[in-house]
Amino acid sequence: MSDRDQEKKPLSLNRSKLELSKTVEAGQVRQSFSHGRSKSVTVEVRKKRTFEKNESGRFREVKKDAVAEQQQQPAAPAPATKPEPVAKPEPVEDHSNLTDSERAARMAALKAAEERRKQEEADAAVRAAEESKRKAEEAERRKQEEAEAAKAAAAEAPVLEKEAPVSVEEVEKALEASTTKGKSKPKPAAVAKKQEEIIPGEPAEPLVPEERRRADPSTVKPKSRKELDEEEARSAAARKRAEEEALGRAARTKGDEGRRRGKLSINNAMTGDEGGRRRSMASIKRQQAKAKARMQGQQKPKEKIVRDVIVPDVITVQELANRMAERAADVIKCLMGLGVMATINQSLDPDTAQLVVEEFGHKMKRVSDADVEEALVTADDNEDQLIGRPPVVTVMGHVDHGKTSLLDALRKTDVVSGEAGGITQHIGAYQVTMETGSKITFIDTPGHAAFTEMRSRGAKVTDIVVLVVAADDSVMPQTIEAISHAKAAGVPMIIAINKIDKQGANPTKVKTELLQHEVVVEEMGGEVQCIEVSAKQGLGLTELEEAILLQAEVLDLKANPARVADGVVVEARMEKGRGPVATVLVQRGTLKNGDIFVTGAEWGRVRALVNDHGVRIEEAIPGMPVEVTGLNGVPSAGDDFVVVENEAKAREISDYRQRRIRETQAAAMKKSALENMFSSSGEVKELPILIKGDVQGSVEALIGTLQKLGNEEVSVRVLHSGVGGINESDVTLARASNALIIGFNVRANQQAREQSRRDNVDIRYYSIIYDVADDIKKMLSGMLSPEVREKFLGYAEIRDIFTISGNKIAGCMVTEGTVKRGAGVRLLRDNVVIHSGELSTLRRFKDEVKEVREGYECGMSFAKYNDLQVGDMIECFEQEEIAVEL
Ligand SMILES: Nc1nc2c(ncn2[C@@H]2O[C@H](COP(=O)(O)OP(=O)(O)OP(=O)(O)O)[C@@H](O)[C@H]2O)c(=O)[nH]1
Repeated sequence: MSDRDQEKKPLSLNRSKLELSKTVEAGQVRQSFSHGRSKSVTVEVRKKRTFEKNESGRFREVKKDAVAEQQQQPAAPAPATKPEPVAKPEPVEDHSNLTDSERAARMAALKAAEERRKQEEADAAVRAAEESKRKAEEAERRKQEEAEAAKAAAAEAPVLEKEAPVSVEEVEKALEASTTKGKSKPKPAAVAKKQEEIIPGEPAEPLVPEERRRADPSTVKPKSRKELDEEEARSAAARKRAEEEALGRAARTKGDEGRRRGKLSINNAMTGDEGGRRRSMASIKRQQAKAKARMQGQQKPKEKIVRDVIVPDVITVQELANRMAERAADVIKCLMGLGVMATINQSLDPDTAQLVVEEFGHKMKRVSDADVEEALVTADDNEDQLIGRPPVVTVMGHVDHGKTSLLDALRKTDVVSGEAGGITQHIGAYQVTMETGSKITFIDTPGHAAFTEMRSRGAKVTDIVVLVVAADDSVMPQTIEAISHAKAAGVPMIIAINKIDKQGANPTKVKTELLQHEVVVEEMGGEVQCIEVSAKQGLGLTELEEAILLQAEVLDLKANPARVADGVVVEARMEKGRGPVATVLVQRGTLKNGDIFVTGAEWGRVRALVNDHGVRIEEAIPGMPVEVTGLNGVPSAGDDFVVVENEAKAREISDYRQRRIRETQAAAMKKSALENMFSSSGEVKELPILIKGDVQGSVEALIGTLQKLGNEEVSVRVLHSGVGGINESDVTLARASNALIIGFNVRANQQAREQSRRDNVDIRYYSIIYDVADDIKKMLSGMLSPEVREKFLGYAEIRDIFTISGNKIAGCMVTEGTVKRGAGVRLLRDNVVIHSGELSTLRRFKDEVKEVREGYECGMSFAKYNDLQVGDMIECFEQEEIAVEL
């Protein structure tokens, strides 16, 4: 089909040819989303707005209908005075084979040419000729238009006549009609808009026929390559100008856009840069939050918060940083500034920690690790809250004198056990209720070993000691030991002379022999009660109990049951099916089921309370022995048992104690037994000693010699003395009292040796009394603070200063005495001490020397000190410790 044939058809039918730049106006584009997703979407231009300049020079929107109307106007007979250019009759040209961009380029090129022409017209000489020519052309065109209009009216046909000249308005009208059916076709309004974009500020007017003619490729004469390039360049320049103008317009609404930029909308999220990954929604939200915070001024630099930093005895860098709420890296940096190279897990001493804390501007509150135990210390009870409690009794005595028999006999005197119907349980302690209703608690483990073992743990469980002496055997070594143990603990004794039923029983002999050991019974004018009993026959048991109660009355044993409980562990074991079980003797308060407690290095919650009759009870009052389950571990006999407010506290104390045990064990490995002894001797410098000798005479001689040693500051305290080898009981007593054992011509038995090694008890053997006295004297001297004296060595004057690899070396002249390497030095400037430290270098010429005497020159440098000046004096001195002798 030829072009002519096409032109015959109505434009509305010629859709395919009239479609312009379909790919731009309508089509599909690929959108990318976050996480690499993409999607094809159809883009359509549905509406375009057109603006034109009105008479007042302002822009106003041109409605599509108005444009069509305006375009139709020339078709009607135009008034004679109308100045509008009239389209020159032109054959209808086919533009459909041009892409939109080509058309735009061409129009831009044409416009540029028009502008150029206008500039040429500006030339005054040519303008007149041009003007007249144009007028003639216009007149000609008008004539033709009028003729065409008349022809069209006569034909009354909406379609274009074959080869009939068609006005531009008619063409555009036809285009308009056709594009209403095909949306992708460019509309006149769109054309006008494009014109406006190219020449901003000018009203969008239809192209004049001349321009149309030039734009039409069929009417434009073929251009050379150079011309085309030039046109292209011009059109590019025009496009750029149009863009700049558009930007200028955009700038007017910049504020709005700036606000909208951060706004999240579906469009924002869906559109954007093609290709590449998008920002996630979360990222956009974060950005918005930040922008909002900035606007609200929340990003202001934070004010420094000064904290009260609690620093214990030892703290790691990390922990210190946490407590200050600072970064650990900053703390390490600060430490480097202080000359301490530390890692994050390194422990700091409180002094260094204080420097760091102050460096960061915080306040330091120093606490001791032991402060965690403060929770266990409770205020003393008021006198009116106290009520009487049963006495706690321990039975001691020599082997086979009948301790166990007596304890069993006393247990049988309990009036409640029969009534309760319970089975007697050996839980380490039991309580006897007398007919009078009075109660006595007995520790079920006889012998002084257990007693002292508990005492060595700091537990004061026993109120009264019942010393059992067999009437037929009288005072024996363990009887004497028991007396020593009771005296060392400061616990009153009651003598129970047992086996009086036996043939040959001689109680008087017992009483007399006891006198030798400073135990004076009442019959002999003393204060110690003495009861004659027979465990086997149950004689004198009530009298013994009454004596105990009398003693308790003297002691005025009272406790407050209305408070949180504490007590002492009497016995503890691991029991199958029950776990750790401890027999606790409640000393104060009332222990209840569910109470949380700490005992030794263990903690727990009371699961069940069982009394000595095997009966489950709900609570235990002071003086009552009770079996407790619900512990986390097995404590030791003599450990304290304290109810605490909560589990966290219990854990904290338990952790602290376990740590302390580990540390003590580690420290004990390093320290000698003797050092341990001195260190814990406290303010009262007393050297506790146990003496064991081969004969009584030598033991007494030793005691007399040693007690004469000492002065008002230090003294010897003989805890126990006896004849015979050193046994486990001696070691136990020495350990409990942190004492030294002296064996005079005797040795320790195997068990005692092992125990002494295990318990770190020092045993010393002698055979000459003078040696004992000499050694003890030295020990006592060691307990006195050594005297530190300073010895002046000499003076040196700094005459010159040299700097060698950053260190200052003072060129000196020794003006008095001698100067020694390794000695202490003071730097004096104008007789004022400005530094005190040590010499790091002492040289004569290039050689290191030990000392330099008066009148000689030398080079000296200070350890870790460089502020030396010519004229300074160096004072050299030595410090010596002089042990104070008795
Ligand atoms: N005749 C008589 N014998 C007694 C009396 N008390 C205890 N015995 C006997 O003395 C012996 C030792 O008694 P225990 O009760 O085992 O003595 P102990 O002090 O507990 O002994 P150890 O547990 O070895 O320290 C036993 O055979 C008892 O029968 C008593 O009052 N009269």
